[in-house]
Amino acid sequence: MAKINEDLLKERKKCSFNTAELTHLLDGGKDKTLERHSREHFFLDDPELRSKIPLEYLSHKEKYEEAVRKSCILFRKVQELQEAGKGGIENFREILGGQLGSAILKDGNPLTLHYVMFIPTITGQGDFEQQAEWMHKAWTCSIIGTYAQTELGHGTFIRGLETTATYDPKTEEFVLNSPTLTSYKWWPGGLGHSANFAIVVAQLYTQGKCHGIHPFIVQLRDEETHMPMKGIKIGEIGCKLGMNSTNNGYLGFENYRIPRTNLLMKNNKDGTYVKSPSSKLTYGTMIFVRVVLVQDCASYMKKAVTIATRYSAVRHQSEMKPNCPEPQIIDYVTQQYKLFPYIAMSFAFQYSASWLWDIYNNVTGELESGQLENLPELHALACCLKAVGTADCAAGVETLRLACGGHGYMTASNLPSTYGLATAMCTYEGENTVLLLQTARYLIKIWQNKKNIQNLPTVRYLDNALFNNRSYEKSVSWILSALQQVAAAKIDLANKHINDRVRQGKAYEDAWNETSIELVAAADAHCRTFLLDIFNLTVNNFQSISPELKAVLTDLLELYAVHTAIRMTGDLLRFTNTIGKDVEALQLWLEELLAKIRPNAIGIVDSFDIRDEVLGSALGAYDGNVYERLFAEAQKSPLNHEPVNKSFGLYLKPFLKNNL
Ligand SMILES: CCCCCCCC/C=C\CCCCCCCCCCCC(=O)SCCNC(=O)CCNC(=O)[C@H](O)C(C)(C)COP(=O)(O)OP(=O)(O)OC[C@H]1O[C@@H](n2cnc3c(N)ncnc32)[C@H](O)[C@@H]1OP(=O)(O)O
Ligand SMILES: Cc1cc2nc3c(=O)[nH]c(=O)nc-3n(C[C@H](O)[C@H](O)[C@H](O)COP(=O)(O)OP(=O)(O)OC[C@H]3O[C@@H](n4cnc5c(N)ncnc54)[C@H](O)[C@@H]3O)c2cc1C
Repeated sequence: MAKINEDLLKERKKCSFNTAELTHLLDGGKDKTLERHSREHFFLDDPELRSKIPLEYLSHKEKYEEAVRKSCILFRKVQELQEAGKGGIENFREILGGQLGSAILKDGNPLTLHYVMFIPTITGQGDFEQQAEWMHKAWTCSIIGTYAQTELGHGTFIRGLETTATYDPKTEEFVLNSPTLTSYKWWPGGLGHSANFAIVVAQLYTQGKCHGIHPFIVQLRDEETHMPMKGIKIGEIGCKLGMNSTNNGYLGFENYRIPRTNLLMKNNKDGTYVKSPSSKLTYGTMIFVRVVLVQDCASYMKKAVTIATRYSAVRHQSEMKPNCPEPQIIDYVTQQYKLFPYIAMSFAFQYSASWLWDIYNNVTGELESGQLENLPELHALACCLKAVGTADCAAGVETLRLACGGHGYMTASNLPSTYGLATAMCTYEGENTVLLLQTARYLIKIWQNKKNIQNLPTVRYLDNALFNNRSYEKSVSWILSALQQVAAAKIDLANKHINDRVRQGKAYEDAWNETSIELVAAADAHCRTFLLDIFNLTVNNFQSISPELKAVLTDLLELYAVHTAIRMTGDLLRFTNTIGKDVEALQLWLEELLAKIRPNAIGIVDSFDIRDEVLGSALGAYDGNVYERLFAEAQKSPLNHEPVNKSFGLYLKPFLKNNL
């Protein structure tokens, strides 16, 4: 084993709690940690899943080919796990999501959509016969599918999609067409050259009448030759900010026929067209992905904060006091302010993701038996957590990258590509502003009619939050009640402004649009109360953990609360009893917490227990040999494989001669 950096050794000695205890707590028990280790060993120690050349030095085409090679091995291994009865959701989460997935396929997996959206859509939208027909093929990967909804012209407004599926009663087929350029499907992952099937979302026409968007199973390519089927125009959309291995594609149809039975029918029981009980049931897969993405936010944040915190303990720079050694940069309070809130935020997102997952499972269970009443609350919560989680995650990864100075800019830090993955989440599966407006729509409805509010756990605080007159106390409970008051006041004000505008004669939709900045802010504030509430409940509910660990978790909870409150200072002053002196007290409390967390910072990120292969970073490895690793990474540049590059003879030499 490599020698461990002296600074990190000292940091690890300072830690006041047992890091293994926290690892087990985060994993959900020691047995779960062991399961995770064995899963990591199974995937990460497979030499076939390593790349010979760093991804960055490959061409676009080579990157894709390498990604397909690895994805196939990865999926074969997933199948092995399933056959061994180890096909649980944790496997899929880690293999497709922020930890193992992004370690093995740093720039995205071209086959992810198969498990994340194709299979869930067949399960969620297909009737019994359709599941019998397709699920075996999909589970065994005899076919590979994607989810083709977004078009060149429309991503957000899915009722405006233009692809048509027109029923032909003579042949009992649907005829798919892309009537315009803007109706071309655009974006689906793996669509370019990987998938041979897709869920295609199209406007359903029967007898000249449009019945709105519906999902269809469509074969795109020949199962043997992989050539596009006749009537299918397909390709890849080109280079992006990140995720350049995901093979996002375009797709057009020219009188392409599919059997009638390829219309997913779970919500349309009859063979003839019958309107489903709620058109929003078609949107179920999107809720599922939004829910799982919140967990991914926690994963990416843990990864980035581990890299930046370890690096900050190893890096020395400047003079704090004259004639003293250069301090570790982690001793600068401004640096702590860049790091520690994101450590705390990782916990907040992990705990909320776990609550959201449970709520999701309860509500989908209810939907199976035709109960729809809790769907709006789930939808509103999933939308705001996805939006706030991904936005904070992307901003956090970028802050953490900047916290690593110049070396954070190197791809060898793995922070740029982590940012590429994180910022994509802000757009896909519902653009964040649009999702916050969905939550706001729900909140305004609840505000206008509070009749059943006590039965709605995520919004019941709104019943009396407006009238909280608590004076400042140095407690999480005070911050929570203040944030709840802010959220309630923002919803109230936005509601008032909509009503005022309507009274002035504006159409409700115009009034809504004119008030939408406030509506987004109200949904954001509501979401932050949920995140803090759940973090607080979770830490308070831990019964059998050591007092040392409880103290650390309490510090992190308080830091999360104070950091959130300080970010919302203006709102606190505007909507609660908070006065200037209280803000000063909050600031002092923040500084006190940074100092308290400082000796445990390395211990906490070590407890995340992220293997070096997952961190993939010269700056963040467990041994802290940052400079040796950066140097070794530089040697991998193809430019360093020869002392003189041919461009010297071709361009530089003649140029230098001309200048003589
Ligand atoms: C199978 C094995 C297990 C697999 C496990 C896998 C685990 C994986 C774990 C981790 C992996 C993570 C890796 C992820 C990698 C992902 C790769 C990329 C994936 C990206 C894919 C995509 O982007 S797909 C495309 C997504 N597109 C969108 O999200 C579009 C956004 N737009 C919309 O959602 C909607 O159109 C809209 C909400 C914006 C508006 O719709 P509409 O105009 O029709 O509605 P209204 O505004 O008029 O509202 C009407 C009414 O309906 C309510 N409503 C809206 N949406 C929903 C919903 N989804 N559910 C319930 N209700 C909804 C709305 O609130 C209104 O209600 P009212 O009562 O009328 O007010
Ligand atoms: C990496 C990546 C992978 C993707 N994978 C898939 C996939 O596998 N399958 C798939 O079908 N799609 C996929 N998508 C598409 C994705 O779902 C859409 O890009 C997303 O839903 C946003 O839609 P849009 O691009 O049309 O943005 P737009 O809706 O055009 O957004 C542009 C701007 O308009 C604003 N805006 C739009 N509507 C409103 C409104 N009603 N109120 C206020 N502001 C509004 C937005 O806030 C935003 O600022 C992917 C996208 C990316 C980036």
